[in-house]
Amino acid sequence: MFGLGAKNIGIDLGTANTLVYVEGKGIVLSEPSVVAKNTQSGEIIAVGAEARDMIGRTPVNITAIRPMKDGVIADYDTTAAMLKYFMGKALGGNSHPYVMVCVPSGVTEVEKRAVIDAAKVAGARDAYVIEEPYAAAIGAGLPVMDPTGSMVVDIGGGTTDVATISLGGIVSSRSIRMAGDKIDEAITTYIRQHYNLLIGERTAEDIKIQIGSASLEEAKTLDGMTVRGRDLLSGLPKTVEIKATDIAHAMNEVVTGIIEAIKETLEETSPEIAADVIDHGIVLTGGGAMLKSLDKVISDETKVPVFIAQDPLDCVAVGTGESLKNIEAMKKH
Ligand SMILES: Nc1ncnc2c1ncn2[C@@H]1O[C@H](COP(=O)(O)OP(=O)(O)OP(=O)(O)O)[C@@H](O)[C@H]1O
Repeated sequence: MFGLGAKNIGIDLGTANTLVYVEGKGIVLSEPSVVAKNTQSGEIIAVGAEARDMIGRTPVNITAIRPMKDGVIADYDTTAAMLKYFMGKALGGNSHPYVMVCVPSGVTEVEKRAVIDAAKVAGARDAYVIEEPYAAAIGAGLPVMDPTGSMVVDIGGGTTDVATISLGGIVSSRSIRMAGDKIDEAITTYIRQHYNLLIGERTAEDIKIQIGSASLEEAKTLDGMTVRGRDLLSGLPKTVEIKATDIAHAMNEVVTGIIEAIKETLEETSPEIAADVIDHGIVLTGGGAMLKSLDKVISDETKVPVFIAQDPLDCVAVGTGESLKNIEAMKKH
């Protein structure tokens, strides 16, 4: 049934990062979801970390693309090429594995189909999808099969997926297109409007990671940061000192949006599951889980304890990989 030596693999095909989990080995690859192409010939010049370093720095004949947007495929051919490259790098050679790929909860059938087809074009013998928050919950070690409710919030680059899970299934969920990328955009807009400074997306992300806090109170205690960009008025390079409180203000709308999605999901749950969530807390996964004070702010707003998963960036990939155990059952459907 399987090719000689072919292994099943799980892929966390993320807006910001793609991770590949090989059965029996664990995570073997983690790279930014970026592809650099020649604009005239369409030839691929670099994929992953090397392509990411080119964002905002490419000459006219090269473009660095992020083919995933808001958790779904925005550029089909480039996504398939990127997957092919990552699968080849992870498996080394010409194998045709069965592939499990995660998708945000609430994507359309067309969006799901596009992911399956792209994996097949990239060389998968067949491909299956798993919902991201379910994979995140498995990867975070939550008791997903037990008759007890768990709540997971996966904050990635493109989407925040909120779900309550019990007895091996999602009970209620929300997926909003508000996560790390929207925070970066909000920071870029704020600095343009308040400092007349144009900054690149890598700089905005650096600012978020270094001095971004979900809590204005905490931001008051943090140092500012020296930021370089281009002056909007003179067009010349400029350096400014940005305060952490400014960044907290800039991010506030996105943070509020994430909290609203969590509250709405909690409001939809049965009293039993709500009680379980109060007992066990909410678990945060995804890169956004590492945003300073986000756990505390969510806990203050929901009155529920909040925990950050161990290795939050890896949870979805680990859960997707673990779910490969069910691939035989999925093949029958
Ligand atoms: N220390 C940090 N503080 C705040 N945000 C962070 C930190 N580290 C990474 N991030 C953000 O996490 C996001 C990437 O997370 P992750 O890799 O989980 O997303 P993804 O799986 O690619 O996206 P999606 O699930 O939406 O498709 C980026 O927006 C990145 O800027």
